[in-house]
Amino acid sequence: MEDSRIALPIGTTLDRFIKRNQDDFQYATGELSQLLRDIALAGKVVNREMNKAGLINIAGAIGTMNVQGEEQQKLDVLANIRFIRALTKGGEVCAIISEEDEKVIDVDHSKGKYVVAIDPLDGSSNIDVNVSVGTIFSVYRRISPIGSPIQKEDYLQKGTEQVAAGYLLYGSSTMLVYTTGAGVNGFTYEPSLGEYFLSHQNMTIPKDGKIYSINEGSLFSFSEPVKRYLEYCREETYSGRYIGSLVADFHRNMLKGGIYIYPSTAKNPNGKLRLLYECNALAFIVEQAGGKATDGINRILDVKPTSLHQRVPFFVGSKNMVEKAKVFHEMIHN
Ligand SMILES: O=P(O)(O)OC[C@H]1O[C@](O)(COP(=O)(O)O)[C@@H](O)[C@@H]1O
Ligand SMILES: [Mg+2]
Ligand SMILES: [Mg+2]
Repeated sequence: MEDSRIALPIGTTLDRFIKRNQDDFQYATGELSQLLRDIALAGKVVNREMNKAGLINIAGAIGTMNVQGEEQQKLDVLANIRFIRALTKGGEVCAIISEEDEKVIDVDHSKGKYVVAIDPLDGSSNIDVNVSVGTIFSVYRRISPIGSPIQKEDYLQKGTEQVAAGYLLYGSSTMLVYTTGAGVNGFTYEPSLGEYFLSHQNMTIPKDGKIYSINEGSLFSFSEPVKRYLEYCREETYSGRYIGSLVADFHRNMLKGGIYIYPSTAKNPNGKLRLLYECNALAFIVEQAGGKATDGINRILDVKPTSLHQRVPFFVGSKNMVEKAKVFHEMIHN
């Protein structure tokens, strides 16, 4: 097996990288490689639509609500269509869980070996104001026999069972960052060539950081440990940085060191973020990069999902910072 940690030459495309590293996949048969290519391709299409959003009237709300009672943006719907089309036509997937669909999408008669959970467009309230948004995905192996109907055990798997996870960030550049459990690598999209190039090899998150990212608007309803931890961050004169797009906040903290928190609030007693298609993927990536992800105390990847759109409090980022936040939870009883 070729060691993916050897510095690869400038100009390594995603496709070439996937080929070179196929042996890193625990179940290396080529299908997972193809699935990653399918996602990358849909990402290019969404990126193109995103860049034109202000011009061709696809920014803005569509007038419908998704399953979570959130107003859908036109691009939420468009991105969902693009990714689902790519995944169903690609043939590697038997079921899809999407933020935008109430029920699991059972890809009829699929021989696909994988289940994908996806947030097609994350941070969609930022589209109208031209601020970075993203896509988040998790990949699991199918448990039920091929040809049989999809079972709960296929799509309600713990985060520890992910075989791949990643995100696309549509920012000042578009990037694809993913892991298959052998480190984290980031690729920057070059639109005129239509290629992703390896730009961030073997990404690691600094063990410590000086950035904390949280929407403090609901401060009064935060638990005592969270309030005390935030006081601590201010005493340490950390910088508060909050974009309101989870992917963008997460990516900045990955590169610079920091913690992102979405805790329980009065409005969202279990936090706002969704375990299956937001938290698990980022938890897998951050751990692969040397960081941590918890619900304040427990490891996110160990949470056993009980429903598709389940929410969970989320503390993710630099190892020492997430551990420090946990100390406040253990010290103080709610
Ligand atoms: O406005 P709030 O409550 O701070 O929520 C922001 C969070 O909600 C989200 O927008 C949820 O994602 P969606 O856009 O996919 O619904 C996260 O990206 C973000 O971190
Ligand atoms: Mg989201
Ligand atoms: Mg979304």
